[in-house]
Amino acid sequence: MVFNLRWGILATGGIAETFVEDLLRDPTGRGVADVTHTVAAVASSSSKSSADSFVQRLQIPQPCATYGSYAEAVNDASVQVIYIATPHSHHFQHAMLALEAGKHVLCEKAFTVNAAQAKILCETAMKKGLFLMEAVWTRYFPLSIEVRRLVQTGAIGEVLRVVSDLSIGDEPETTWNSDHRMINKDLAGGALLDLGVYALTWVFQILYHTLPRSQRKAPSQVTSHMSKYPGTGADEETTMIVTFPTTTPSALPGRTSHAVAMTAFRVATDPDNRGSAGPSIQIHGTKGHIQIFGPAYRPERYRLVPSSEAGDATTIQDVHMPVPGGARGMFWEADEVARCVRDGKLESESLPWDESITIMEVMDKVRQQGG
Ligand SMILES: NC(=O)C1=CN([C@@H]2O[C@H](COP(=O)(O)OP(=O)(O)OC[C@H]3O[C@@H](n4cnc5c(N)ncnc54)[C@H](OP(=O)(O)O)[C@@H]3O)[C@@H](O)[C@H]2O)C=CC1
Ligand SMILES: O=C1OC[C@@H](O)[C@H](O)[C@H]1O
Repeated sequence: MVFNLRWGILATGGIAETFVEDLLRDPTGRGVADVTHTVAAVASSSSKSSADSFVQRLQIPQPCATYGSYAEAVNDASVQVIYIATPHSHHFQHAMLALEAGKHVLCEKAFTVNAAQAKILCETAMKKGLFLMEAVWTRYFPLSIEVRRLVQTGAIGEVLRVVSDLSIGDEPETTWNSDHRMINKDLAGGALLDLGVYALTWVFQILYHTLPRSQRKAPSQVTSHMSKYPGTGADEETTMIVTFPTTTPSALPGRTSHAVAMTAFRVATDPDNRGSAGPSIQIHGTKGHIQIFGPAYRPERYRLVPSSEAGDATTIQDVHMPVPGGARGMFWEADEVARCVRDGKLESESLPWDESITIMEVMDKVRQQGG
């Protein structure tokens, strides 16, 4: 039996458009046969006509209701789940609006502006028996799932270090107006919340999430460096060292694992867009490395490099896992939402609430350290 999930889209900006384009693709094109998606409503806070032109532009099949306010969309009885695609500054209020109206929620990253807000959202979802998830689409890429499996099955031994970077090589002065959400503090702009969350996603996917749930522990130490963009005061570069307490039944008793997570506007992880500068994520284990290529949010290739004791050059695996059909790759997270709603789950096992909150707590500390 195929389960169809009916979505309400909150906002008509850049990512709402990309997400809906992916949502409208035939799931069989990515080998998915158990869930499908319908866009039941689109809402714009600017005007109903913005919602109308969004529906026309994206050729969203009818019936699809359009609204000039978010409140109307969350109260549409035909909508089951709300996708929130507003700036970070507004995620809390819009997610609350949807939860209070009894709707499940998929909320764009960064989940909220701080951990306190994230906790309230999760408590509300729990109280109301509703599904809630931060839209970290990267987690649902087949490549992410495969890399987590490799780590869990010991393919590179015990992982002691992760180095992760998402830096985009854009000069803020010439790339954005000072009111743009990327650098506008009123919209919770800055590299950390917008991009650093992906660098931390890889850190947490590997050093936290691959452990059994009962053994996952918040970082014991967070140290950071932050540079501010003089034009607005938002952070334009943030580098974090995140240390985790020993959790694994380790061959190296007492050993901690740690990570360096980086994000920046002015310099780029991949300056020539061809991977010449090396991987964006490196996972260092006692028996080898995993290197991940492509932007941290959209990884499409990994290399598994065993250490010389474990193999020789011929055992290096270079694996390409491109997103099918020229899509962005946001449909996998949408499929996860559909399965969770179908199965009556309140949170996704691949990104449970406690993990989103713990990541927010790291970013809270980093922003405090950065002033
Ligand atoms: N997962 C991913 O790959 C990506 C995620 N994102 C995330 O999505 C969110 C939105 O980003 P993006 O789509 O690029 O942003 P845009 O500025 O393109 O769109 C944001 C939309 O939010 C609505 N909105 C509501 N209130 C406000 C407000 N006070 N100021 C500005 N806009 C408002 C507007 O839609 P309307 O007028 O129709 O209500 C606006 O078009 C961010 O949280 C970002 O981190 C962004 C890019 C990629
Ligand atoms: O989530 C994101 O991923 C892609 C980036 O280009 C964008 O700025 C960011 O919001």
